[in-house]
Amino acid sequence: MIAVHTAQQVREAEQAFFAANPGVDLMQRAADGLAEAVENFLEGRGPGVDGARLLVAVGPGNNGGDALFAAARLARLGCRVELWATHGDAHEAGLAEAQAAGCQQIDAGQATTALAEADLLLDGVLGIGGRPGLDAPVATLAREARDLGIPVVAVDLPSGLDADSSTPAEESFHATLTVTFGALKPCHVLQPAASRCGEVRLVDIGLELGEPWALAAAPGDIAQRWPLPGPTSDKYSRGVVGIDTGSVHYPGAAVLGTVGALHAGAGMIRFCGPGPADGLIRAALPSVTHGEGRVQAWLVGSGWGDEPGDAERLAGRLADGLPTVVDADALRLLPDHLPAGCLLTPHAGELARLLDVEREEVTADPIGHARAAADRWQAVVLLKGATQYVVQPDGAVWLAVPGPHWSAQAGSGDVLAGICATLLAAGLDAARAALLGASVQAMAARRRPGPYPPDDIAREVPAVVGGFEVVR
Ligand SMILES: NC(=O)C1=CN([C@@H]2O[C@H](COP(=O)(O)OP(=O)(O)OC[C@H]3O[C@@H](n4cnc5c(N)ncnc54)[C@H](O)[C@@H]3O)[C@@H](O)[C@H]2O)[C@@H](O)CC1
Ligand SMILES: Nc1ncnc2c1ncn2[C@@H]1O[C@H](COP(=O)(O)OP(=O)(O)O)[C@@H](O)[C@H]1O
Ligand SMILES: [K+]
Repeated sequence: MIAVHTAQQVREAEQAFFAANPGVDLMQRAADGLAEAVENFLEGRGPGVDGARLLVAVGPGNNGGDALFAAARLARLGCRVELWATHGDAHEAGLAEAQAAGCQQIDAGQATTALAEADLLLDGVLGIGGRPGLDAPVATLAREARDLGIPVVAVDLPSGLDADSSTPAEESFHATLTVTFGALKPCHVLQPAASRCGEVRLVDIGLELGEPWALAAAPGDIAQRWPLPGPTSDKYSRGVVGIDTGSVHYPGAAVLGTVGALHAGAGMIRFCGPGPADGLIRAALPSVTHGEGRVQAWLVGSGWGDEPGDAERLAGRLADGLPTVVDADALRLLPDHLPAGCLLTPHAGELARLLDVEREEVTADPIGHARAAADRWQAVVLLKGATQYVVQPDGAVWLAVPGPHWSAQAGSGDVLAGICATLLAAGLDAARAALLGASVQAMAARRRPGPYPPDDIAREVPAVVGGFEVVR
């Protein structure tokens, strides 16, 4: 799992570092890592370092300092470097060093001309001290770089973003590569802000960071944690999933959830939903059994619509006291108390309705709202979207492996709920079931980029899970 820390946590670690190591200049470590990353970038994608033309946009703070010391190193390696101090002031020692290395200082007007000839724009305008958004001349440069297709390497984060937020300001740089120091910050991993960062490279500058703000999963984390069958496994020990989903109007949701549960490796599925879906599932999925019986976890809510008796339908399933995936329409009917180990799977609109707030409030502070719901219902919340947040009642946050944006389609959530129900039935706690379920669906979708229907993506899940056995 990759640790993510807030700007404040990084600042505190920096202060602790300075107190313990008074003689060490962290900016030089950052500049070393940055210069090396730019060198690799130029070697890998461009003209190489010698003779490469760099435009360096330098802000008033330490982010500009990092950029200036890195620019000096790159100039000494043969780059032709032009510097634009975007706010007049620039880090004094850094500027002196860059000028001594042969970097040329230019003004705003000259920056536009320099940009057109540049192999790369180094964005050292603002870092973790930046307020979101850009002043007009800098915003113009950022826009021109996009229009001209000039690659941007961002120092720490693309200027204009708020380090701690998922929501990007309207104006910011769009980086091809972001070189960050000490720790990943929220903007590097949370969509849509993360899409402004490009590839993110972390430079270790020796900071000792405490408890992370969140942990982000990588594919290898999912491979290590996925429950695999062994020699003593049978269908019951692998987990029996009870599915009570679908309705007269929405039978497809029940089929999709059942397809998801089956392809994630359920030991057995008992489908207990109403008529039309029951018939479809009998025809399409012969291994699914029908009717009541012992199960280890329930899946409810997908495709229920809004029918009289839904509250009783939910109460009946929760009365078993089993871990339950509560999805979609059942989220509107939540009682005050849920059995231990439940998983709620709202998207932003459903979470807003659950908390009686506007959808925009949830998208502005997804984690705050997911935490509020997790605390109120003492259940794990999987907040779905381009970033999938797994939030526990104690406030801990995990981020699932991200998937392609093609997944934003009706039915993906139904499949996901089915996958999570299989993992709950296999005995995983709700947080692990959510993290693994959301991640494996994303990994399956990555294998098949393009607009495939959600059931086709579910059919890729076995190949992903099969690969976990090889890894382990
Ligand atoms: N904290 C750390 O551990 C380290 C920080 N380093 C660098 O230092 C950076 C943080 O430096 P600073 O705290 O000086 O902050 P920044 O360099 O991000 O910017 C602060 C300055 O910009 C001004 N400013 C903020 N938002 C603005 C806006 N929207 N438009 C115009 N001006 C704006 C502020 O008034 C302040 O003068 C990091 O991002 C990183 O690049 C590295 O040198 C290594 C270690
Ligand atoms: N922009 C996006 N990029 C990647 N995945 C997304 C994006 N938007 C939504 N998703 C994923 O697609 C699925 C959609 O779920 P949901 O909205 O509940 O669909 P439905 O209820 O119609 O099945 C979720 O797994 C969600 O995380
Ligand atoms: K920057």
